[in-house]
Amino acid sequence: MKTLPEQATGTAHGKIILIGEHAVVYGEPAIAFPFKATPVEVTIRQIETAAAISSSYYSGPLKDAPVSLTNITTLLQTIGDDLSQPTGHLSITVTSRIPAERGMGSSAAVATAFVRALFNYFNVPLDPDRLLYYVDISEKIAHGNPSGIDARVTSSDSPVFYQKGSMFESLSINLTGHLIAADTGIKGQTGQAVADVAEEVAHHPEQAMALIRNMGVLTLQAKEAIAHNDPERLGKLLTQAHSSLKQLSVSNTKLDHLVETALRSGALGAKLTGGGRGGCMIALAESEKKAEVIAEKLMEQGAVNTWIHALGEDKHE
Ligand SMILES: C[C@@](O)(CCO)CC(=O)[O-]
Repeated sequence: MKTLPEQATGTAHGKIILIGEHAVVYGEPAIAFPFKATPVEVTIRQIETAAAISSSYYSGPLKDAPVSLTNITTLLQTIGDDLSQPTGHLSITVTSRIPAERGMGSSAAVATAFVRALFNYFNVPLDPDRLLYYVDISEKIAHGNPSGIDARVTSSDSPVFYQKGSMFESLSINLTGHLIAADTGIKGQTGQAVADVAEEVAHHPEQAMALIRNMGVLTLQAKEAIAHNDPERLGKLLTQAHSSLKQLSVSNTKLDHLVETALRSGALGAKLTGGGRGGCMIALAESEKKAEVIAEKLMEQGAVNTWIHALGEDKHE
């Protein structure tokens, strides 16, 4: 019998969808990149008492954990069964800098770090497909009908061009310009927003699918703009994507206000990012200095937090 280590950890990070959210659920491409400014770490240890979890949501015995942690309890059970390992006396500690329910991939990142930690703990090799298989189980519980993009990006070191079920390409984003991400402070409702888009598609298939296909075209054009280092063009495409997302009903007043604020403050483009209905928006600025000015305006106009990210740092390693 293998002796188990005292403790083991797993890590992951947040993600930002540059363009293509929601449309990606319908098979259109999307571009997203790992957001390393928001890391997450999960530590597993053996304890005497029954399995327990410590996280910003809830700390206590796992059996009393709230519904929002069902993805983690299900994963623990499933992986324990699959690996024929006992999980009844494990303590799980989640430390995350990703704001929860803000469209930054918190649920996928926690699941990724958790699966990695468990496999490390049981000293079983974990290949990327197996990791994605487990994170997908978790994401189905958290969001209902995930495209898989969050799972892919929160476990990837490179930006990705992603198309559900068919392709995944590591991208180099070597673009002049800085991206500002701003948190509305309102919990996003990814699961609900995805379900509402499905309703739109069911009731108004022509209009909804036209918007979705158009977002796919915008994503392909964005990929070209990135390849040609054309931030002005990329900015315009981002703003157009926001308009489509708004027509699909996944924006809200605060997101629209912050998008308008960014554009009025000189951003090259702006849009919501992730599931919408709250959560975060992004804006593209031509320089770091400009990004700082825009970030300040966004804070003045109600954002609760901002991050600035140099797009030239997103290389495919
Ligand atoms: C809204 C969505 O496109 C992105 C959520 O981060 C849902 C998904 O792709 O699973």
